[in-house]
Amino acid sequence: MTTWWRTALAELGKRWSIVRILPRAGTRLVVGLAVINVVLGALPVIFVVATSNVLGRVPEAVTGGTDSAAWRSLLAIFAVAAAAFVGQQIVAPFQNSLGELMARRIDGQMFDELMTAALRPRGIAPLEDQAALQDLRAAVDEVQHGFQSPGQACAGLLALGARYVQLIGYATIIALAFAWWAALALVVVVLLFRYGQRNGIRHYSRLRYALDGPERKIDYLRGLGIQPPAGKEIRVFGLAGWLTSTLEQAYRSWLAPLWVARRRLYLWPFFRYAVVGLVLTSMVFALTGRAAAGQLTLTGFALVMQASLGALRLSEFYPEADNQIAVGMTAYDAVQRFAQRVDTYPAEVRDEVPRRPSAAAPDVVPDPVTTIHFDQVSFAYPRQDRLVFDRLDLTIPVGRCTAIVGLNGAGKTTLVKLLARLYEPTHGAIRVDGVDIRTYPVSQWRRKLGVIFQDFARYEISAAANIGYGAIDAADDRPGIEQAARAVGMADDLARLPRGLDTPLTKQIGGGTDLSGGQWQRVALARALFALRHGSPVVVLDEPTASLDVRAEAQFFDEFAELTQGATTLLISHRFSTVRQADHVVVLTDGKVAEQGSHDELIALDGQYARLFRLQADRFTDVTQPEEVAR
Ligand SMILES: Nc1ncnc2c1ncn2[C@@H]1O[C@H](COP(=O)(O)OP(=O)(O)OP(=O)(O)O)[C@@H](O)[C@H]1O
Repeated sequence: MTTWWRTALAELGKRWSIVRILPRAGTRLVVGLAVINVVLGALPVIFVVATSNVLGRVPEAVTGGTDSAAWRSLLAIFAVAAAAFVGQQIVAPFQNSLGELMARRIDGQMFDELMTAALRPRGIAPLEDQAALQDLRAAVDEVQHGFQSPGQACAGLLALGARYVQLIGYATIIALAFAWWAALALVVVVLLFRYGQRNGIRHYSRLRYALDGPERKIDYLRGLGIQPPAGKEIRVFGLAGWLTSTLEQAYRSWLAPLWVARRRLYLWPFFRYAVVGLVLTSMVFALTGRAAAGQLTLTGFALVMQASLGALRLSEFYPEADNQIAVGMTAYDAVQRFAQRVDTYPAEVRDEVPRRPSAAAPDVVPDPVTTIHFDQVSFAYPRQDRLVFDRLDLTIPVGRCTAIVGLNGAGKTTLVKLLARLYEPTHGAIRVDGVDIRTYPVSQWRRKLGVIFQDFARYEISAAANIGYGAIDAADDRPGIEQAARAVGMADDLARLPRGLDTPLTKQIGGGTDLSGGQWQRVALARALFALRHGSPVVVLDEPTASLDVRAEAQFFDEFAELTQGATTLLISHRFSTVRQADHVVVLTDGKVAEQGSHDELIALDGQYARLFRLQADRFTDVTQPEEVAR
């Protein structure tokens, strides 16, 4: 099959995809808008017919006088022309607003589809995959802003209907009033223009998508200039000059290929098609002029001229709709690709139905009784060769506090992601009292966990909800929320806010406020404690005290020990003042457990833990002795 045919078939496929999403706007709206577009296509044709007739009847009406039948017929046909003109002005706004409504309805559903796809995976892999994120961002940008979105593509497709009705109308006028070959020639010229431009638009929209990386860089750099955190550093480090020149460079490297493409895709084809079009049009006009001398009446001449000019002007309008369709469908493709990627992601946690490796496995996840065991667990991130864990064998004692220590990149956060089943091990299993956690439905297992990640969420909602989201079913347990806030030393800070616990924690909302980094961390810790109170016996805190001052850290551990009594807690920290609070310490190195034991045992072992501990403590030796710091 030739490339030409393949392109044509692909194009038809695209049109078909749009037709398939049209019903999402609702049958009545689609039919209504289609009718409006047909009417809007027909009215200019009626106008041309009526005004040409007005022109043709003027001589006879003038001769006959205002009482003559010719004058009355002139007025009648003039009324038709006026009605066609006024009709266009009345109907056109409906086309716009209904088109907008259609776009919003379809884009709204598209966004829901995108959200569903983003939330569907049980694991987090697609949201950490660069390619999937590119599709997600491209789709979200277009769908959210609704400028050239799938919904606009649908409205654009229906708007094309108006253009075709017009073109057919003009061609029919020319064929009836003059000659079929002139009608055919004009149709060919218009479609030729359209074909040339549409191809260019399609390629251009693909190129824009391919240049997503450089465009993101520009967005990122522009964002730096207006965001407070970077804004501070830009001023302190004098980075303003660097920012403007980098932004300029980024613009240039993004625009250079676009300029080349624009010339290649728009300018040269435009000249080519313009020359062919002009030659053909001139021939039609020349032949029409010749024939008109003997054959055409004044009405016929006006009909042919107006219809020809009207048809030629259409080639200006087609690109509008074509552009909407091309870019809008690129966004639709991105939505589809993202949804497919989510479904086909390798080693994904998709399984909500429990797998049963052992007939003895209970139906409901029991509270862990003795151990959580990483049994020969190996793991590499999808599409990565490097193993983060290589047959990791680690036992976390239930009902006690375990700290995980290791250098940056040792795999501490990855360990938590595996425990929370955001990823699945590529080999081995995580067992609770001997049972593989994959035996249970993901959601049931997760209900046993209260996890606060290093990059915990800062919800732009009330302080109470920020804590209550640790156990959404119990989010209205006000005393529980207050107790959690007290436990992390935030009760007074939150009470002082304008609306106390009901104050939105964002300045984006009127009456809202923002918190300091340490205060935010304490709110996140309160969330984990609230989860614990409501039946999550395993609490995992990734760098829980990184932003806490010494007093807050000490206070936190006083309360924490009491509140988490009997619970299984996992602390990941680089702070040895935090780590030594744990009953059991595990040192991770190169994907394996290098050392484990109590703080005192590991100090006595004088291995990696002791070295790291001394390194941190040495920084205080001018003030006091390491042992004192540690205590
Ligand atoms: N989503 C991801 N995709 C690919 N590789 C990843 C991903 N997340 C982490 N890694 C890699 O996995 C390794 C372990 O990362 P992890 O975040 O678990 O380390 P960590 O011990 O928590 O580090 P830190 O102390 O800096 O927080 C690192 O080499 C990191 O680059």
